[in-house]
Amino acid sequence: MSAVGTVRSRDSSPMPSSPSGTHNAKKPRLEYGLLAEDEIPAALQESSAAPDKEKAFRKPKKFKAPPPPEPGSADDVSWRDIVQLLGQDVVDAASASKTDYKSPVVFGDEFELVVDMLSSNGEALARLPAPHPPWAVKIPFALPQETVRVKIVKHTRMASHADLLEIVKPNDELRDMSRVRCQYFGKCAGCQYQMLSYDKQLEFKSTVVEKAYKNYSGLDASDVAPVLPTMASPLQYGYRTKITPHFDAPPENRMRKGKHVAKKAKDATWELKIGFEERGKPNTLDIEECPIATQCLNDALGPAREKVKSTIHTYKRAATLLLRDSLESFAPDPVAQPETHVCISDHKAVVRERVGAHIFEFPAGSFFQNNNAILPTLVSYVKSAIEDMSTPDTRPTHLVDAYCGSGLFSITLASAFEKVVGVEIDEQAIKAARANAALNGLPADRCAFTAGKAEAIFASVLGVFPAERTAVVIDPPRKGCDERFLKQLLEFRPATLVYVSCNVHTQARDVGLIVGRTKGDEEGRRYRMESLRGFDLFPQTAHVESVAVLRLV
Ligand SMILES: C[S@@+](CC[C@H](N)C(=O)[O-])C[C@H]1O[C@@H](n2cnc3c(N)ncnc32)[C@H](O)[C@@H]1O
Repeated sequence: MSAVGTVRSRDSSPMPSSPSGTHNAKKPRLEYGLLAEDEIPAALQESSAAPDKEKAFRKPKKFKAPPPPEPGSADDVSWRDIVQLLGQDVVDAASASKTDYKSPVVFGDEFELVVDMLSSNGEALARLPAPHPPWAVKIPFALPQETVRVKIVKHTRMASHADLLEIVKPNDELRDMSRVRCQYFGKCAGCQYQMLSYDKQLEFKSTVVEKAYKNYSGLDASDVAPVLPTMASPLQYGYRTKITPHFDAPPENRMRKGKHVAKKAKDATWELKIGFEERGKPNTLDIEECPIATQCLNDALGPAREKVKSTIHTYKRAATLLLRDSLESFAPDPVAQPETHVCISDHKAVVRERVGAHIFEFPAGSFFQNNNAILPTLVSYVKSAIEDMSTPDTRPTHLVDAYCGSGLFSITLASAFEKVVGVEIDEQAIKAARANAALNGLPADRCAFTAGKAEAIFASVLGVFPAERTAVVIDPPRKGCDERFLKQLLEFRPATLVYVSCNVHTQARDVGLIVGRTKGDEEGRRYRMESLRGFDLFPQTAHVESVAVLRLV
């Protein structure tokens, strides 16, 4: 689908045309995406309206491209989508001619475009219409095939970012604004998909998983397991058990590096805003409710905001509130006696959560999954993935839970194993994991936990856990596993791997490495991808978790 060619200028003054075919009476704001002001290519600066005499004689600084984004990061994922949209040959040609950072449009230009695709980060991508050279435009809150009017606000490599001004022709098959439950949708950076049906959201997320393995695994398509439909969250609103609204200190109080910066920061128009990031802007959006958060957190948000308002004069720096949904206490029989939810805001206080028949306590400041409603489905999926395909003779008897947090997988899966060991870098989380094992009736000689880097666990299981009867659950942070962990994992070579990830792109990279490095090995020593599936821990957002199961063949 190509972009339509209507190019409208917001300015009708009879000025000579800029290279974009539009012209701005105002000098464009000098904010060039990732680039600092003095790094903006001279060619772009020339497109500003009134040439500054003094500047015209200044020798333009040599443009230096910023370093490439971290592989698997949001910027890198977005870049791969831009390459997909424009074509590798087009990008290669632009890089060779050093025009990949030369935007053919300027800040403030307005266009009418047709959206080509949805990127994995949830923003829409369109191409600039001819006669512009190939160039992408990133548009928030727009959907494929929609005709939209946008305004250019920022540039990156081969793409400009735009604000969505108007949906000229909506895609009625996808968009239904009556589905939107949040008054801040379209401004808040938190959600991207409230206008979509839930089935469509799940479908888009399956595509993200598929694309991640195409772009990051380095595997042939035949070595990648088919992507199973994304597992739905039982709750599509009111599911988030943790929110962290933030706010700035009053300008007259602000301190930086121990010094008052109040004079510089004095701003009569300043208003206290307590909330989340505004989409595409370095601002905080004032938020009074968040429909994806649990009722308990929404009930607590009002009083928490009032408290900040009444004490704001005491703040010297920006701050973040922590609101975490917790059970007040565990009822002996939660069916007969419903449990009360309370909001915890002290990082060191204990949060209580129930996952199926298991109970967990952990410090509010430590990691725990943020969608309690889907956790029973997630852990039982991981459990049956480990057991499936196993005959009684080969069924895993030992479990290693790498990056175990406060013991979610170790404890919920322990009944299926003779021995379980978890490893985690956060000592507070390990303390909690040990206490959780005891809370759930698991003795330390059956379910043990070690504080340290994930790779440290292999020294203690090597020769103790039978590799051919061991399953390893891997659930690292967004950056994925490091080389040392993967190397030791392959030396140990457990029969089954279940890789749970909050970043499917780094998961694809790591799984590609595991499968690729063992491909030439003898029978019984090669990892094959058995299944791959997205899990929707964050409905209404573009985020997807992913579970990949690998088995030795
Ligand atoms: C996505 S969380 C998963 C936690 C747990 N599996 C759960 O579901 O609750 C990743 C965990 O890895 C831990 N972590 C980060 N880097 C680590 C490392 N190098 N070695 C061990 N644990 C690490 C973090 O503290 C965090 O608890």
